[in-house]
Amino acid sequence: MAALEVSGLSCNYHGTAVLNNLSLQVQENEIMCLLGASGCGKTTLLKAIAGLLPISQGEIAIHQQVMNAHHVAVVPEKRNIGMIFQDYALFPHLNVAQNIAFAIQNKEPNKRHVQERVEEMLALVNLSDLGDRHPHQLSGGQQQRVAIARAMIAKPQLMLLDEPFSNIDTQVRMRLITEIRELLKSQGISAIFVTHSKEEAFAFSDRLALFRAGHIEQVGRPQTLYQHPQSRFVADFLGLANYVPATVIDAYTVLTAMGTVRSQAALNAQVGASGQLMLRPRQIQLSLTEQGNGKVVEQQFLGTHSRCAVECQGLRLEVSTNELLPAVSQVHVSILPHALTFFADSQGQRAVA
Ligand SMILES: Nc1ncnc2c1ncn2[C@@H]1O[C@H](COP(=O)(O)OP(=O)(O)OP(=O)(O)O)[C@@H](O)[C@H]1O
Repeated sequence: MAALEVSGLSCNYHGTAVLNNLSLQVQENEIMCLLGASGCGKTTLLKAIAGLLPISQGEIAIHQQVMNAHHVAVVPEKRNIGMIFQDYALFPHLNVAQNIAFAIQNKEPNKRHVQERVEEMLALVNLSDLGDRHPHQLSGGQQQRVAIARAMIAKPQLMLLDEPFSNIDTQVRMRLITEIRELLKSQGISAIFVTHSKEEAFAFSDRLALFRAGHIEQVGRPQTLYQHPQSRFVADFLGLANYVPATVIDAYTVLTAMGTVRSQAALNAQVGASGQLMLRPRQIQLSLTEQGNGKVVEQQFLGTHSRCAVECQGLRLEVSTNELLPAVSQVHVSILPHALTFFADSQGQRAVA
């Protein structure tokens, strides 16, 4: 069963269309990331799902219950949604325990039960000792964990997270991402998470939807979008890509200036089609040899790997290497075996599986 189903959704602000016929499904216990440049409509979609924005067309259903459709608009508080924001949105005058209790104290008359639930939530987010502190006495990561506990105490069916890690310093961010991901998974909560950061999207989501100007360009597993983008827009948004002019010579092979390259999956392009072979920096291999077809022209040590620029047959290629190579090296450039990604000139889209 889908936790969320958005079908043919359009939204506008004062007559200007922001979302245009957008459809998206989030499965039970799945974390979906909405990734895209500033202003492309990610927050607008979250607001529409939360019921904070009227829709002009389409349908939104949560666990098969229609929330928005023609003549139907369920109010936000009846949608059973938890929301987490970039700025935590905690009440400054309440302590941590009171902030967490806030979401249920008006619905739950039994004070003892409220206290037990707060203690449970504090333990879940590893803040059991900090219930008496006020938000200003906590770090950004701790404040965001309070916000998560406050959202979870009401047992939401769906959690919406709007750039929740943007204010967290980079040292703590990856740890918090792992922690919150595990928490959502262990509690069986489906979530939609908005970010501009591809690193956060890769680390936090099961699937990601890449936005472009009010529509979704491609949706799928992060690895699939990274390795098999359907358009150059997706390829470039998700990381550095080299483009090598190529011509398809049979169902599995393309011809480039570096010679023929064989794909591990059948090409879905016409024989004779010309276009661009997309290669990620890790898909190119360099071996030191004086008779090599390439020359190293630039290098940068980046800690976990090194970035190396190579000139080969008139092309400049970006390659990721484990170690720095000797300066001004002659190298042999080869392409590691993989299912090739090829964008035919005629389509501007991926034509090779
Ligand atoms: N209340 C509003 N009134 C008018 N236009 C708005 C309003 N809120 C957002 N917009 C416009 O709608 C478009 C989409 O905004 P939205 O906030 O959904 O983008 P976003 O992808 O979440 O951006 P960001 O990553 O910067 O938060 C933008 O062009 C924005 O200027």
